[in-house]
Amino acid sequence: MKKIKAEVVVLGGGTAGMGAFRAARTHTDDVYLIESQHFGTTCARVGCMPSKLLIAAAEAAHHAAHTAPFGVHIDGDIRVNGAEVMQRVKAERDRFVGFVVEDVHEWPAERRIIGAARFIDAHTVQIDEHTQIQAERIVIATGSRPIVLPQWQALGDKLLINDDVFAWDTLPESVAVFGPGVIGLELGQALQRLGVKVHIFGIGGGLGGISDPVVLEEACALFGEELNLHLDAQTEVSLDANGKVVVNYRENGVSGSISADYLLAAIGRKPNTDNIGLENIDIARDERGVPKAHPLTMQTSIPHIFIAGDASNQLPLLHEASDQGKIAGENACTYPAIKPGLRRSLIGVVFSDPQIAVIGMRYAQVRDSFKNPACVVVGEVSFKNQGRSRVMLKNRGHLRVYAEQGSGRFLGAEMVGPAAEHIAHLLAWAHQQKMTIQQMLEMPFYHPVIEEGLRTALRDVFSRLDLSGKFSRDCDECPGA
Ligand SMILES: Cc1cc2nc3c(=O)[nH]c(=O)nc-3n(C[C@H](O)[C@H](O)[C@H](O)COP(=O)(O)OP(=O)(O)OC[C@H]3O[C@@H](n4cnc5c(N)ncnc54)[C@H](O)[C@@H]3O)c2cc1C
Ligand SMILES: NC(=O)c1ccc[n+]([C@@H]2O[C@H](COP(=O)([O-])OP(=O)(O)OC[C@H]3O[C@@H](n4cnc5c(N)ncnc54)[C@H](O)[C@@H]3O)[C@@H](O)[C@H]2O)c1
Repeated sequence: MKKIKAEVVVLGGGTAGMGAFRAARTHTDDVYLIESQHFGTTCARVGCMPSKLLIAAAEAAHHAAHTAPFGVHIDGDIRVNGAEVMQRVKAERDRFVGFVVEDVHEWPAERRIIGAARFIDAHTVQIDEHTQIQAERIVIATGSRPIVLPQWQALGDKLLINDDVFAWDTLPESVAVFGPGVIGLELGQALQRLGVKVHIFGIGGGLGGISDPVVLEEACALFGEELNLHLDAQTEVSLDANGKVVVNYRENGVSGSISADYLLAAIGRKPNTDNIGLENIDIARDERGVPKAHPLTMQTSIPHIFIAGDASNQLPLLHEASDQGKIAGENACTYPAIKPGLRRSLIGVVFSDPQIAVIGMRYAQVRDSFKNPACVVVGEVSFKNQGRSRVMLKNRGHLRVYAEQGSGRFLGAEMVGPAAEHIAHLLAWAHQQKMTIQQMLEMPFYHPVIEEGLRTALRDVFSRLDLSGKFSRDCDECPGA
């Protein structure tokens, strides 16, 4: 066993780990990066990028099939060639992965070690059976993996996770997607639009991570027009004699059965912290067994151990992994003189069509944070008659904006609708700047644009605000009033 002493060691070579390693190297050369499988990151290899590539192909097919209302007719069949779709997805994906790997190769080879790392004690990690590193400070950035129910194991190679989809050489005929969250909706809709027969199964009635009941109802109606959604179903899964996955389900008192080539597991992800020897260190953990960490410093209860990215069980999003990695890497180097890092306002986008977005405080957080519902004002807009959206036949969806009564401070928003990825950015920037609804309405709006829909929602909130000072006088339950 090779034994090494180091200032800092980073466990996990994904986005957060690379961010931590890069930040650490601005302070010291005595840092190691450990990766158990491949460099290239989940985002580029099997996450953000290949999923968006598949969605881009699906959008092309969908647009081609929906030109007639504009008076534009494509005569003949619209043919999706599954092999060509997957060829482009994989070729472009490999290009993105290549850039990441190029970055990694610029770092000294002896500082990158391949193998699964686990704690032996609070200062020592062992990599497979070949190396032990005794480090002054440690960053955990081991990412997450899909949750797979034990009863699905009997499906053998008919059980898929997102990684498997992006290894396909062509498209299958049918898929049963379990989990109508972000991954299930993005991949399920894309596959359906590419001609794959898709059924999506959920529990509890949720869809795309939406917490606002009005937005959720609209989203269920919109996506229900196109997708076979079973959002609150009891299910039983088995394999039939032909090797097909059979899903027997019961929903709203009605029973049904479908068969599919594969079951795609998309019921959430589990931080990779259950297999890194945490039992050997006395670290405070949350209800999922994940080390607790301060969200501004990423420091755990063991002061010289930091955590970042999906492993931290905070916000499993790419930009968060990147920010957290940088903070953890910096603080691991400057410890004990650690500093709070920049954490930004929440922005989450689901790349479905229409897109879904959550910004700042979600509806559920607003509801839980304000004891008195009168302290919150909600404004909204339906995109049904929104000018530019209608011009483009994108006039579907709903936006709800939350503000604090009395102060008019913008709290957050949820939406399903056109250009949500762009509207979400405007709103997230306004949220981070702690703007009021009045200040947001003072910003320029061009004509005719989809953002005019946002202005309608902001005007709606504004019309409901009481700026007379009554709330700051009479309501001590409104925190900022
Ligand atoms: C299908 C899909 C689509 C997504 N789309 C988006 C999107 O559009 N936008 C967005 O913001 N986010 C998206 N995400 C989420 C985003 O990809 C993740 O939040 C982000 O990649 C997490 O980065 P990370 O560094 O924490 O983890 P990773 O990039 O997974 O890195 C963790 C690394 O640690 C390694 N590792 C694990 N255990 C050990 C160990 N014991 N020792 C050493 N190394 C170990 C792993 O092999 C891995 O390389 C998507 C995710 C998926 C799955
Ligand atoms: N566009 C993006 O930013 C993007 C895209 C993909 C993934 N991600 C990240 O990856 C994370 C994980 O995505 P995900 O879709 O796996 O998780 P998720 O938490 O978004 O959704 C999981 C869904 O599965 C449902 N579910 C739970 N148990 C179930 C069961 N037994 N049967 C059927 N349904 C069940 C849940 O109710 C929920 O609707 C997301 O939270 C997100 O942060 C982001």
